[in-house]
Amino acid sequence: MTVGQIPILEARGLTRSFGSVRALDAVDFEIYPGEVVALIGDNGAGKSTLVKALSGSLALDSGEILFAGGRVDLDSPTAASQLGIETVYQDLALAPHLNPVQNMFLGRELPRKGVAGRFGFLDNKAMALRSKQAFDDLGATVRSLTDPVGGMSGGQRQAIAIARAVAWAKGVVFLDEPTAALGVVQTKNVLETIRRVRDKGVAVVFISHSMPHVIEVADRVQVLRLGRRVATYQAKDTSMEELVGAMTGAVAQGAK
Ligand SMILES: Nc1ncnc2c1ncn2[C@@H]1O[C@H](COP(=O)(O)OP(=O)(O)OP(=O)(O)O)[C@@H](O)[C@H]1O
Repeated sequence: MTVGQIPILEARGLTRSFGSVRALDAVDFEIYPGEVVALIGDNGAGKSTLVKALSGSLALDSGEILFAGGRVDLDSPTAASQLGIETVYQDLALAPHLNPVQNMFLGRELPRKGVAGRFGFLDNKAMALRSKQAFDDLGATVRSLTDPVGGMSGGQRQAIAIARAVAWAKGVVFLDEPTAALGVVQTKNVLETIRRVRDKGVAVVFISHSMPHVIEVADRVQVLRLGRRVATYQAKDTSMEELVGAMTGAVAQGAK
């Protein structure tokens, strides 16, 4: 439970409009260390907009964001990364022509020690070892560390993208519909990965339209509707009917 703990990430009154559409309307959000929170809502409810705002990819009209209790300006994805916040979007943002190791360290390459490093030589061995460790930690079976990821299956690429995010995220990982395009086995693997990430003490926020996955893996569920957070539930105390009711407005607003 979360009593007495400070949220690793908290949002207060986030508001953002696009023209006449109020995508976020004074939304509050919080997630605690080592917690899995599912963000659900119908199409257009504001889920992606909230994730973008909390990962430094979108400017807000108003509201404040706190990281580990201190107010922060997430004015760029780099600012979020520096705090240990990483995001896996649906397009995964992997470079298809690069291999899993190169993707893992893209933009964060390890230089070789000594003079060679100063001349731009990279420590490929160390990067391969650390990548393998990261994949093993999450139970991800990556077919090859040397083939381009563009030729790998959707599930493999998803596993690589999640492992990369988790390797750099010390605080929070956002996963935007991580199981949307996956088969049964791959979905099971991703849900298991989410649990493993949580067990490492990292907080996980995932957007999902799949209520069974939400109930299976989340600790808490936050429901957005028309740009507002309309309910928060402990996953173990709720049901698919209740979640769908909150998403569609069929049940009274409220938070547990
Ligand atoms: N860049 C943008 N320009 C204009 N309108 C936008 C933009 N981004 C989001 N919106 C609008 O804001 C609202 C919330 O969109 P958002 O993508 O956050 O919803 P969502 O809950 O993630 O939906 P979905 O489940 O369909 O992905 C929608 O009405 C959407 O059309």
